Amino acid sequence: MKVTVVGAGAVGATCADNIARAELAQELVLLDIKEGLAEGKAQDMMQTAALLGFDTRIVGSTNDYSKTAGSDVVVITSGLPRKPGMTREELIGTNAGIVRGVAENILKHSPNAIIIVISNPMDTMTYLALTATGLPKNRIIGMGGTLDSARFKYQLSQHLGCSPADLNAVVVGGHGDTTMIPLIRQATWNSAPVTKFLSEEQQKQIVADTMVGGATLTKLIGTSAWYAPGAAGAALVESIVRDQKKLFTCCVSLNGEYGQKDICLGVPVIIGKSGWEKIVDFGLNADEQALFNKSADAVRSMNDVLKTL
Ligand SMILES: NC(=O)c1ccc[n+]([C@@H]2O[C@H](COP(=O)([O-])OP(=O)(O)OC[C@H]3O[C@@H](n4cnc5c(N)ncnc54)[C@H](O)[C@@H]3O)[C@@H](O)[C@H]2O)c1
Ligand SMILES: O=C(O)C[C@H](O)C(=O)O
Repeated sequence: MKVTVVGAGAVGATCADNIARAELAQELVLLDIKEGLAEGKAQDMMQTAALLGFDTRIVGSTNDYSKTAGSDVVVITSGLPRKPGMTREELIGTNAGIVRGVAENILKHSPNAIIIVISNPMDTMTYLALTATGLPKNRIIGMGGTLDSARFKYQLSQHLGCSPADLNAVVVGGHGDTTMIPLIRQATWNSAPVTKFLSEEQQKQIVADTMVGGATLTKLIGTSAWYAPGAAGAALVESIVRDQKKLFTCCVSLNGEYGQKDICLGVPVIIGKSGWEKIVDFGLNADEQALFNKSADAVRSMNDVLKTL
């Protein structure tokens, strides 16, 4: 397997590190536009191979897409991160141009690749990658809900005093401070509904803290997060290259599913060797569906901004 990660910044390098350590690829290409950055980080990571004992060969490239040729999976992390006080949506002006150019270059050199989009605003960047490449919809996957669901489990685990690994909990909808929908009614601790163990007030707090999870970290760190985002990107790569058929919330093109079409939005999907293989219907109730529709309206208005750029 050959995997490329575009963007050797905080998220891209962390994602690549996770991919290498888990030996998800024989060859891993790290590409960045900044002279020397990807080569340097690739060498640094390769020098951990003797210590950690992995076999993945990591190659760095300053914007030379010929090195990425024939990739099976490409992860796009290139673009500006937000600063404290900003929304992800404010990044659209710069990041749309970056993601469009990267997607076109990837298509030229790896026409059969499955593309995972991480750059923000992720739902709109995923829609852009889909429309700019014209690739089959199952090969374009936006990573946001996978991370948001991990953060939801973290928040739940703090209140329940339990292991996040014992929780099943998903966040659907957009990857925005106000557009994501943590489905607390459907979350379970092993098979018991978490709502049995939490007061109404705790439930509201968990949902609110999950929704601003990225903003909270951005305020603390001064730029946005990378450990969990990088690990979430690598988890999707693993499910593809090992054909694990794991269920993750990902941003995918909807054609009537969850009551929406002509939009990419976060829903539970099976991830395997063909990309996202199936959308799973979690049966939203009327309140959850209303939130999902509101989220779709907000993402659609960001997608409309693309036409003005
Ligand atoms: N979807 C998510 O869940 C999620 C999570 C975390 C971060 N993000 C987003 O991921 C992006 C990257 O975040 P980061 O913290 O790694 O930022 P960063 O600044 O550390 O890294 C971004 C890298 O992209 C590179 N780059 C810029 N233009 C490029 C181009 N045309 N081609 C190749 N490389 C290019 C830069 O040189 C830089 O090294 C941001 O947009 C951020 O908002 C999304
Ligand atoms: O918060 C951000 O801007 C980065 C990312 O989308 C995240 O959720 O960590």
